[in-house]
Amino acid sequence: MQIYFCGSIRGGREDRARYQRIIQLLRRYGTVLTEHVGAEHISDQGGDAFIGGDKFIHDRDLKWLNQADVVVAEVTQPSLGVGYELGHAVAMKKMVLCLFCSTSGRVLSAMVRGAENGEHFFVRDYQEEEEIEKVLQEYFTSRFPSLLHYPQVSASV
Ligand SMILES: O=c1[nH]c(=O)n([C@H]2C[C@H](O)[C@@H](COP(=O)(O)O)O2)cc1CO
Repeated sequence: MQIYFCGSIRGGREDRARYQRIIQLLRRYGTVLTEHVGAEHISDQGGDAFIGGDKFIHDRDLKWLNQADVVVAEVTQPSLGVGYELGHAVAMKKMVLCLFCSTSGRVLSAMVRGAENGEHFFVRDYQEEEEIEKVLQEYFTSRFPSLLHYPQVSASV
């Protein structure tokens, strides 16, 4: 399973360590194509691929998005790039899971929360970071039951 993880970079890096922990949890279910989103050395200046610049980043990420089986986005910290990726993911009819911290004091955009359709696009609120593991487990095992054949997934249920 190929997983595209979205999280804020130039929108602000306040939740970077949380992204890294989510990426770690996602590795149980497949390959995370965008591991750099959690990387400590990437600041809010972004630019994880200096040689090719922004055009390279954009085109590479859209290629990965197209390749992905599922998109998981941490949407608490607002980010234009994440919103753009989500719009493309919907247009590509990808399975999408958005995670939002309801105790953050923020209110999620209606264009994300309102995209929930019970089929392809889901938004899950969590209060404490510790809940994310269970949210991911419920999502992946209910939407992709064949993953239960993998020992690292069945062992966690
Ligand atoms: O350097 C980058 N590398 C990169 O992969 N992205 C992608 C992945 C993230 O999910 C998303 C973050 O967008 P933004 O930088 O607008 O917050 O865009 C964004 C940047 C910087 O905009």
